[in-house]
Formats: sequence, C-alpha cells, structure tokens
Amino acid sequence: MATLFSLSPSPYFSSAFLSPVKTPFQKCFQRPQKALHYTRVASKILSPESEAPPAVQTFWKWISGEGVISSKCPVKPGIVPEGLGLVAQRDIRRNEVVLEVPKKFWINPDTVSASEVGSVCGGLKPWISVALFLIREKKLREESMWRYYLDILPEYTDSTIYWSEEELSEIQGTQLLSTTLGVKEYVQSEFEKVEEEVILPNEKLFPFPITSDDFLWAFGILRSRAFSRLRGQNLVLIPIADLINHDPNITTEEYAWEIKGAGLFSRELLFSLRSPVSVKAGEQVMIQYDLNKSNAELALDYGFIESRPERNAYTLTLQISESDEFFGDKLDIAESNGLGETAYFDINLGQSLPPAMIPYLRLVALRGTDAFLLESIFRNAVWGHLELPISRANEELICQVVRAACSSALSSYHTSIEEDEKLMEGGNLDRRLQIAVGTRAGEKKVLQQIDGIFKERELELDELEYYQERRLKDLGLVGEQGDIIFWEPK
Ligand SMILES: C[S@@+](CC[C@H](N)C(=O)[O-])C[C@H]1O[C@@H](n2cnc3c(N)ncnc32)[C@H](O)[C@@H]1O
Repeated sequence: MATLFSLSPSPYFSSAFLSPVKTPFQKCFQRPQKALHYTRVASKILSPESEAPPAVQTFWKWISGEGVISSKCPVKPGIVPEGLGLVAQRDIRRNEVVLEVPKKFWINPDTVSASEVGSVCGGLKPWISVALFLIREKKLREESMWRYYLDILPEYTDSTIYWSEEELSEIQGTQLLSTTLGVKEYVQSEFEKVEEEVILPNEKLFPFPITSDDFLWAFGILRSRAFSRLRGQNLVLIPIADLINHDPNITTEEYAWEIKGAGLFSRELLFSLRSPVSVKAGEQVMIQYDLNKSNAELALDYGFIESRPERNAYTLTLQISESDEFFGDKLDIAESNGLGETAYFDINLGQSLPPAMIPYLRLVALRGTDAFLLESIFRNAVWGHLELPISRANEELICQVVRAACSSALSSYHTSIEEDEKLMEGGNLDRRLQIAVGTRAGEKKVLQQIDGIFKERELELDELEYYQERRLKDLGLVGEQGDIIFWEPK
C-alpha cells in the first residue's frame, strides 16, 4: 500500500550530512547581531548607533561620487536589527520612490559578459557566471571597481546552507533539511564542473585559489539579494537597493520594484525601488520579499522565518508507480490535466488542500472494479468523476495511505510540537535555533492537519456518495430515500 505514492520530503534529497561551512572571507567590519526574526522594527526610530560603519560610509561616498545617488536621496544605509538596512532621512510617503539605480551599476550576466572573464563565462548558467564574477572581483580586492560594494556584503547569513552539522541536527526529519542538503550538493557539483572547465584551465584570469566555500558564499549572496521577475532580468544584483530588508507586516501583493526608462530622451534603464508604506524619518524602509514563500524557503533563501501560520508548509510528493498495471492510462489522464507521473502538492497550515490533490490521489489509487473508468471512452469525463468519491474502497485506500505517510513522516522528527512550543515560549533562543524550532513545529502542524483531514474522511466513508450511486441517480434509477427503483414491466 505504501508504494502507491511517496511522501518524500522534497524534490531534493540526500541523507549525507555536510561538514560545517567555514567563513569564506575576512570580515571587513563588525556586522551587527540581528534582532529576533519576528520583531518589526520599522515602527521604531533608529538610534544614533545606526550611524553606518566606515566600510558602509566609503561605499556610500563611492556611489554618491559616481552620481548613482543624489544628495536628495531619502534613504541612507544604516545598522539595523537585520544587519544593514535603508534608513529614511525624512518622512517618506507610501509608494514614494526611494532609490533609482542606473543599469551601469547592476551586476548581472551582461556585466560578466562585458568583463575580462566574459569570454570564458559565455556558456555558463547565469547564476554561475555571476557567482564566479563576484568571487573573482572579491579576490581582486583593490583592483576591482566593485570593491566598495563587495566590502559591505555579509560573509554569511542565517540561511540553512551555512549551518554547522550540529545546527542542522536541530532540523532532523524536516523537509527543510533535505532541501538544504540537496541544494548544497547541487552547488558543490556545479562548483566541481566550473572548476574543471573554467577556473583551472584559465589560471591567468583566476590566479588565486577558489574553493567550494567561496562558491557557496556567492550562491548565498545571490539567493538572498538578487532581484528577479524584472522585465528581461532574471538575475540581477542592485548595489544599495539590496540593503532593503523584509517586513512581515507588509502584505501588499504588488512588487515594490520595477525597471523603467531613465527618461523620454534616454535609453538608459533604471531600477526603481518604492516604499510600500509611509515611513517616518529615522525609521527603516522595508518591503515584503515574497508572500508566496514558505518558512522553509525563507529559511533557505534568507535565513529568517515568520510567525504567520500560512508560511508553514509541507510538500506532498505523489507518484503513479511504474509498476502499476494501469500506469500508461493513469499517466495519460494525469498529463491531460496538467499533472505528471510525479506531482508535488504544497499544503499550507490553515488552508485547504490544493484542488487537484484528491482527484490525483484517487487516480493513483484506482484499481480493481473501479478500473473501468480508465477506459478510453471515459477519457474526457474521467477527471470530473475523480473530483468526487469513486468507491468506498478507493476512498478508504487514499485515507489509509495518506494517514500512514503522515504518521511515518511525523515519526522522523526528534521533538514533539509541545516540546517545540515550550522552547519557543521560553524565549532566548539563538537565531538559528529559533528558525529550526519554528520550522520543525510548523511542518509537524501541517502534517497533523493533513492527517486530521483524512481521519475525518475515514469516519464519513459510509455516508459519502460514490460513482455508482451518482450514476444511478443520473439515470433516474434511485428513489427519494436512496432506494433502487427497478423497472417493472406493465
Ligand atoms: C537583501 S539582504 C538585506 C540587507 C542585509 N540586511 C545586509 O545586512 O546586507 C537580505 C538579508 O537581510 C537579512 N534580513 C532581511 N530581512 C530580515 C528580517 N525581517 N529578519 C531577519 N533578517 C532579515 C537576512 O540576512 C537576509 O538574508
């Protein structure tokens, strides 16, 4: 039964633990300790200690001198609870533009192409060419035109990709752990490829050692700071604009950034950043990074999570087994309905199941006397039938399989929800432990929610209306009381 589908943790999976990541670069200045992840700081006027450290002041002088920022710019970098951030220099209105950065100050695959390493980075994936560019520029130090920007980039964040083995043991059994390990394995294998194909054969361009830790640093920088979903720009670092922090209380769907022309007579492009809310002088300007990311994604990409329940998610991976005697028909039906041999369903805490999940489950579980629905004459109508219970056996099977999978997933965590909640209530958790405890508790709550849905369904099995009954009703062969009307010859 358990082979009907897998409830695997995530599309990435590896059981291997990786050794702790050493910090790749020397600190250029003492980055501040961050505040608890759940606190909103934008409402507070930042204290005079928010005066930027020398490296940030040098960076500011550089971009001001280059004309990127005018003296009227309403924000300035400062120390904030999230590290560095953008602090309002005067009251800012909702939707007011706070920064405009011209294209020549962006770092994207075009920047790499136009650089000294452009000729050897041509065939690389965009993120790999930008990662390699960042590492090289960082190692060139004084010789790099980007040095003042690179000097203010963090060496690491609280993203789980930078966690030690001991820290990772706190997320044992979670989807976040398997995704983290999968991502690290992916980065490592991409590093080995680029080392062999680009770095080692071009010693003149890369005269210094480049390690897999350097590569992981660059990957983390891009994951946490690159802007995406911009007109024609899928991966772009925008110095200064990337100092903007995330505020969980900002829930506007609209993006706070866009690319636009510099003016009627200019062909130059500008990256423009707006404040989604009004901000008082001295407060921090913040945005919503992405309303659709789960806590696991936030933890992996940025190194923080939110307390909002719906950020807790679990991805169910369902699969039509190749050994299923009806594999071909089931796959055909799944594909005609936008799904495939494997389907991933993200389930969020407090929200209903994705609409296609139960029909897909019923399809996967279809067998025995119900298999006639797989015949080609039903092909156009079958999904509609799968949206409603097919038979008691089919419905019971999906309940049993889902509940068994939930119980098996729940048994792989090393703490209970109650233990996690006690730890959270106690407070004083270190930032990474707070992420670990919050994520593992969230995943377990979602699993309990899924189990609860199917437990309830199991109790209703006798009351549900199944395919045959519906069919008889459609044909007018079922009476008011559910009794079968037999045709009686006159
Ligand atoms: C785009 S950068 C923002 C600038 C960054 N604070 C810095 O010091 O360079 C994104 C990173 O800022 C931090 N950050 C942003 N918003 C945060 C929040 N609400 N809570 C905790 N950390 C946050 C995380 O380290 C994240 O990976």
